[in-house]
Amino acid sequence: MMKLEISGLSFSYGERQVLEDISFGVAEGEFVSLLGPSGCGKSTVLKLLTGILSPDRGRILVDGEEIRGLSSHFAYMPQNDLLFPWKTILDNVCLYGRIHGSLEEMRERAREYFPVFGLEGYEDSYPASLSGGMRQRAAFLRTALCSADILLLDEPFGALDVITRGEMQDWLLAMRKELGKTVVLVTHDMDEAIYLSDRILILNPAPAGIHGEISVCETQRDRDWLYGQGELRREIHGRIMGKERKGNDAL
Ligand SMILES: Nc1ncnc2c1ncn2[C@@H]1O[C@H](COP(=O)(O)OP(=O)(O)OP(=O)(O)O)[C@@H](O)[C@H]1O
Repeated sequence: MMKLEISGLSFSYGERQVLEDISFGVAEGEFVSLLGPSGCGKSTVLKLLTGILSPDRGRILVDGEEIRGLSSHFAYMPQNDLLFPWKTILDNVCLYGRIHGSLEEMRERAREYFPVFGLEGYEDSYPASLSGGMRQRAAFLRTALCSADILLLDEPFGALDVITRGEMQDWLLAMRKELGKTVVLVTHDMDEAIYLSDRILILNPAPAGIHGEISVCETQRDRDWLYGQGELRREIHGRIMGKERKGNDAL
């Protein structure tokens, strides 16, 4: 059974249909990216999963059970870190502790993760004194610590400069096992999708449907491996441009 199953999802903003009959599954612990051109409806898919929006048609199942509205299965991380400037980093990270469990337990657990997330010594600092990458890592720690089993990452590094973004991608790749969560990442960065994902789902322009699917099976990834993925890049680009080949090709 798939951890997450989406079937026949359609959605319109008023008269404007954005998603048409979207269906895909994500296995337990799998990292899946939704890749597509700007405005095709990637973020809308995540908003439907979080329950911020309700689908016109279709079903969302987690562990075989249908989800309607807000669900504790999902933790959502948007592009901007959304840290409260008046709260310390530790208090920001523990924000969901108030929602999902005891705050004291959460603070203790969070402190243990500060070194892993490169935030040691910044527990009592305020967001303004951290770099952009550190703030994103704090937001990521907050998302990862909540009890949700599926992380929904909406362009989490999109607001960062290219060097910090690369560092954060390296860091997320290294953290994947440690997190042990199922992840759905929204991105329009092809290299980010190739570098981080087990599977890439390609969305076509609105009304978006799944236009193609590519598995990335390499387990030993680094930047040199990524730089050598020209053929895969061409394949994805071809599919985005509509020159798709039939089937699901594994790398
Ligand atoms: N609240 C809204 N009301 C009306 N239209 C909206 C609303 N939110 C998004 N849209 C439109 O729906 C389409 C899909 O938006 P969405 O944000 O899901 O796309 P996206 O693929 O995530 O884009 P990007 O990569 O630029 O973030 C866009 O054309 C957008 O303008």
